Amino acid sequence: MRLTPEKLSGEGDDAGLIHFIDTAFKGRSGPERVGVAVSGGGDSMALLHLAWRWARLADVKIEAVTVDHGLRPAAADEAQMVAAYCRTLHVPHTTLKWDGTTATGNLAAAGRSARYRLIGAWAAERAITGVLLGHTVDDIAETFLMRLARKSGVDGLSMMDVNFEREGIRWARPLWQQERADLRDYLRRHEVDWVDDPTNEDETYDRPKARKALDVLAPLGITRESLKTVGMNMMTARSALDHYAEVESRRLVRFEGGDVIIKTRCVPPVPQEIERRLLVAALRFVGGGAYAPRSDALLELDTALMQGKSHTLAGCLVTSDRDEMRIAREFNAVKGHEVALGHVWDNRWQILGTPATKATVRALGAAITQVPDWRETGLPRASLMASPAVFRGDWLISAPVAGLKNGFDARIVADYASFLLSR
Ligand SMILES: Nc1ncnc2c1ncn2[C@@H]1O[C@H](COP(=O)(O)OP(=O)(O)OP(=O)(O)O)[C@@H](O)[C@H]1O
Repeated sequence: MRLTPEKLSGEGDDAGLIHFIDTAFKGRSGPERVGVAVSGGGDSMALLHLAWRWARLADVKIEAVTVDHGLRPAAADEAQMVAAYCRTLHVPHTTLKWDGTTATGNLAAAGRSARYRLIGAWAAERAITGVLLGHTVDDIAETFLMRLARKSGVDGLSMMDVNFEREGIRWARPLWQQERADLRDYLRRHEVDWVDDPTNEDETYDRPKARKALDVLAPLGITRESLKTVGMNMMTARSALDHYAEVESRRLVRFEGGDVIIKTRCVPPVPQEIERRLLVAALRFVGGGAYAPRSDALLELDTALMQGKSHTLAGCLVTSDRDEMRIAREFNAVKGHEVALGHVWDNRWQILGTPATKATVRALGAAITQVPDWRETGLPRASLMASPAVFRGDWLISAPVAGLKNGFDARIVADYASFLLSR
């Protein structure tokens, strides 16, 4: 917090809003340079204007950024509108372009993660360590209803984090308690223009439907405010589960090579939900997936294991015996992946050793036949085939996990425990 109540009192009715910006990165001293993610819509234009007022009072540098997703013809004009308005405020502005035409699958999700990635890299280049986002209580309530429709559990119904880390920087949503309509009033009072994204009104999309549903639900007392409170209650429940999963992971989880082994028969028994969390974290830690696998995919895995079969899921090979479940990397999922020595391989392995020219790292694969002593490691052949090895062309130099060191070693740079918390 940088501003004193005296300084804020000069801002009249808007003092409260500016205070939210001032305390956005709570609990720690705020970043010295702050980014503002501005789409051109009402919420983020209000955020920009408030951040600009705050920056002048607090003597902090801000910069604005807009991502042009290239998905709507008007997107480029919107970015230009934001740029022009930033010029009037003397706030530096950058437009980042994303070529969404090559994306597959869920376009909205791909666009969102591209946005975080692009803005993260933009911020890092400028020594900006914190970025503000313009989510409002309307976004929180609409997301809640959309998740209800998808039959989400505690995690999905939890309110979005107000402060979080991603792409190596801090993000904050200082307007999470504000209503969209109030921010529109703010903009009108300060004569700031904004653009209304036509997809916000298009009821073929879920979000506009959720927006409309909120009006229908109001007579029942289901409001933005009440859904926010339920979301916060879910958040409290989620952090209790996170805590319990972390405690149980110390009792039930161990690591062998790159594999995660989870004890499945234990006294006292572990609740099914905790076991699910340990498994999902293991699948993401080993397989590198950004999200938890869907619940029906987890069910299929469970059925296969009960029938004594191994099963592949999320880039992992899962096997089990009476007491344990082993989550190993699936060789087929990594066999084409190759990096120069010195780079992180498969999102989590680092090879340590003397730099060697033209050496690359890829999965050991069939070259395991050149490692006579691999059985001494006690690790399954399939796990070792998916482990990192150093090659020069086809010549195997080192397979550290399989026991052929030749001056090299391998270590895991990812942290399993962090996957118990991130989702
Ligand atoms: N194209 C964009 N360029 C820069 N910032 C953006 C852009 N789109 C959204 N943002 C930022 O994200 C905030 C939320 O926007 P919006 O609700 O449209 O995104 P979303 O994809 O639904 O986000 P989430 O899924 O994280 O809720 C905006 O207020 C703004 O700060």
